[in-house]
Amino acid sequence: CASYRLRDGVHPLWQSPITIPGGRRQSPINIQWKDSVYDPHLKPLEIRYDPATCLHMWNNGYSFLVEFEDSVDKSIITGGPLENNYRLKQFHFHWGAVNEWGSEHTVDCKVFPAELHLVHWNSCKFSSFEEALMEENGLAVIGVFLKLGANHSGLQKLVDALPSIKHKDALVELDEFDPSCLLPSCPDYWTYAGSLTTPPLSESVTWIIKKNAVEVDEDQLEVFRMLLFTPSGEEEKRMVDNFRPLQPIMDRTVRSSFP
Ligand SMILES: NS(=O)(=O)c1ccco1
Ligand SMILES: [Zn+2]
Repeated sequence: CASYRLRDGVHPLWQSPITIPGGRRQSPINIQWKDSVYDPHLKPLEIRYDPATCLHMWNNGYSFLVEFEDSVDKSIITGGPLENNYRLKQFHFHWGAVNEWGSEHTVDCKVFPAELHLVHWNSCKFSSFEEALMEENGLAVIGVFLKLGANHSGLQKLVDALPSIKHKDALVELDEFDPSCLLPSCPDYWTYAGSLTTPPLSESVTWIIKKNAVEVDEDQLEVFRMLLFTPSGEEEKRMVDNFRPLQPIMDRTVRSSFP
């Protein structure tokens, strides 16, 4: 892919190494479609979200997160490449300063303007997200590419609330929100063993990347770009380009749920 990937440098945003020394399953990666292997044993992914588990949305200084009540198995995913139920903890996005880049994963080196991550933890084996994130197969993250097109009516409800969380640590209550509205209708996905793309970069994630993108319009992305990395009272830094550079695939295989 384009040489925008920093190798073992220091990431501009975190001043920390962007690859974990000795890390052999880091994310994000470029998905080379022709190198992915169709696995007929992969089951359909089952997604059952309860809109009433939605709590609030907040600016954590790197993205904006919508968090869910995760004390019981009310909003879960199962099936697909997963052995157990995984409980929804939060979803967030990564995006660029302009529409030409912004996603974390790429497909045949194609970059999308933004990427949605729905973060789940293995509630059969662990008792909390914090515990699961340190364990192999502790987490499952669904990645959905966003592309420019029609206004996304489901996303608009979140976009309308973004101005109220412009600064780092700002929070706004949300009433019901069903994240299923952010998913493409096509069930096809790729899956591979990877990591968190922000610190602690734990190698505990089963990634499930949807093949089809969902459409959002330019105005909606412009509102994402109005957010700030910085807390109120500090010099304003626009929240843009909050994506990690591509990481080496090493000896991993990406499987597809479709032939
Ligand atoms: N970007 S991501 O989904 O890998 C993530 C979730 C928590 C930390 O990093
Ligand atoms: Zn993410």
